[in-house]
Amino acid sequence: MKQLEIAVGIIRNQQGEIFITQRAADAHMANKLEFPGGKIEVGETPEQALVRELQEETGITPTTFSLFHQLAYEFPDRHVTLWFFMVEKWEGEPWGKEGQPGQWVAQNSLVAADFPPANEPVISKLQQR
Ligand SMILES: Nc1nc2c([nH]c(=O)n2[C@H]2C[C@H](O)[C@@H](COP(=O)(O)OP(=O)(O)OP(=O)(O)O)O2)c(=O)[nH]1
Ligand SMILES: [Mg+2]
Repeated sequence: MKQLEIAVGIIRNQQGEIFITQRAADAHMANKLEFPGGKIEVGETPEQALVRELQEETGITPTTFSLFHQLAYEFPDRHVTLWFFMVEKWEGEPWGKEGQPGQWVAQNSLVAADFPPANEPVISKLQQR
């Protein structure tokens, strides 16, 4: 079974909105909404991967962030460990740098079914605060 370690950013502004992107039509979990991020490479810490992935996918450099939740999830074809970081300060302004649609969504309006099933505990946790 494929084993993946993934770092993603919950990019939250001072109005309590979160920057969400949409996965590509040909990707795993096609068309689902996601927190931007991706695979932790060999030799990288989760924090280093977070910074690199957000630079690549959204054009921002996170400067203040901390681990919000970590979980493991077994998809039918892969075992994924996800590190969700809450990102509260950054340089630049996030956009869908790889052509993916991006939008700011109020934290309490996030809908779990729009995301991959692995995200469910995190969406619940976000709705509680
Ligand atoms: N980015 C992201 N991936 C998620 C989330 N929830 C979730 O289950 N995943 C899964 C989907 C994928 O199997 C994996 C992320 O891989 P990815 O496709 O973003 O990896 P990557 O950016 O390094 O992309 P690539 O270089 O392989 O094209 O984690 C999420 O909220 N954000
Ligand atoms: Mg990615």
